[in-house]
Amino acid sequence: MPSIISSEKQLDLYSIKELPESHAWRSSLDDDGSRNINVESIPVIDLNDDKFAIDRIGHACKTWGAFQIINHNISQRLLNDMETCGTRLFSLPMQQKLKAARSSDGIAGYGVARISSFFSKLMWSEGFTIFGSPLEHARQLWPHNYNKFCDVIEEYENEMEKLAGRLMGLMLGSLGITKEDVKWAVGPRSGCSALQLNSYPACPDPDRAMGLAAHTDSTILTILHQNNTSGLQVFREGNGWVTVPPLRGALVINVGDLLHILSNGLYPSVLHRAVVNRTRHRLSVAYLYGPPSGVKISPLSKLVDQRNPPMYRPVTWSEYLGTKAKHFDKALSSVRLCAPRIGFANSKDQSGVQVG
Ligand SMILES: C=C1C[C@]23C[C@H]1CC[C@H]2[C@@]12CCC[C@@](C)(C(=O)O1)[C@H]2[C@@H]3C(=O)O
Ligand SMILES: O=C(O)CCC(=O)C(=O)O
Ligand SMILES: [Fe+2]
Repeated sequence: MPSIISSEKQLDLYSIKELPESHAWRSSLDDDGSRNINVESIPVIDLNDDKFAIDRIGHACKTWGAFQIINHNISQRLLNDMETCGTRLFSLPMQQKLKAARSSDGIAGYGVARISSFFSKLMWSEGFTIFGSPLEHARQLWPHNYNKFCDVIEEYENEMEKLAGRLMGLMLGSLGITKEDVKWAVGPRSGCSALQLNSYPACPDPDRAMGLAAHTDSTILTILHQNNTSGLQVFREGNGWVTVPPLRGALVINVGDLLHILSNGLYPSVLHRAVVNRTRHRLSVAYLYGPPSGVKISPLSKLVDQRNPPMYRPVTWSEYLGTKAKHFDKALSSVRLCAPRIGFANSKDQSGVQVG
């Protein structure tokens, strides 16, 4: 059942000619540093580069919490097919999309970003979340023609799962952790990821609007595909908001809160957001990779000792998603056990930039 809240909140942004007050986040004179084009951007890492990829990934996780990858073996054909699926979905008439609306207590379906309830202004975007089989929602969207969508989603999820496993191996490997240290990472997995399609219509007043508000992902890692329109920005201490330029065929990798916990804060999750654009429609697809359900995530034993006690208590993915839905930017600190040691490299915790 479409929830009343999401259908009321979901304006048809494609037809609006002037930014409504409900969507005005800031004054166009605000300067948050994100127009600073001289700043370096997140690293681009070639996965074929056997010799250096692992160290570069470790360094990127420590210093940025994000990087782009090339030579990842996901075909351009599949990335294009996924993009086409997203475009087809968001081009449907609003009343059709609302047939697949996310219920107020659910995860999957069409609607405004889940974190919208924490903000007084609305975001200039719409989203569709796939968690488990997309079949039922696809049938509601295209009663006679849902197969193509489901086939592409299935293929995309399968390919992304393989890539995410490989990336997790590299990220943990750069910390000296092997797959044998993380038992649940080996062997078959089921239903441990979500797919988020985001659409950002062209916006009449982009400087005052917000596509997707600043957040960290409640994942181990996220693999993001953006179409050729920029909008994604990551926050970096000392630099402020840094734009991640779209590179054809490249994928953006974000460190999520669960890797932050697993690494005992060595790889902090990255604060990021999406801004919008006056002339171009932007589409992004996020593969949100988590641990198998039931598995408790806690700082890896190899990374803790007397001088480095575990900083977070064990949580399952579903517990953490619930915590995030309730506490949003305080979710990470709400599972925290102790204050960081003086001099410990996790400045976000004290900076007032929010996040755990
Ligand atoms: C598996 C996930 C991760 C979710 C919740 C659930 C499905 C939708 C994901 C997102 C996607 C958009 C940003 C975010 C912050 C949101 O509002 O919905 C994400 C959230 C999270 O990372 O917490
Ligand atoms: O659209 C983007 O670039 C960001 C999307 C995102 O952060 C998310 O889906 O979690
Ligand atoms: Fe995100």
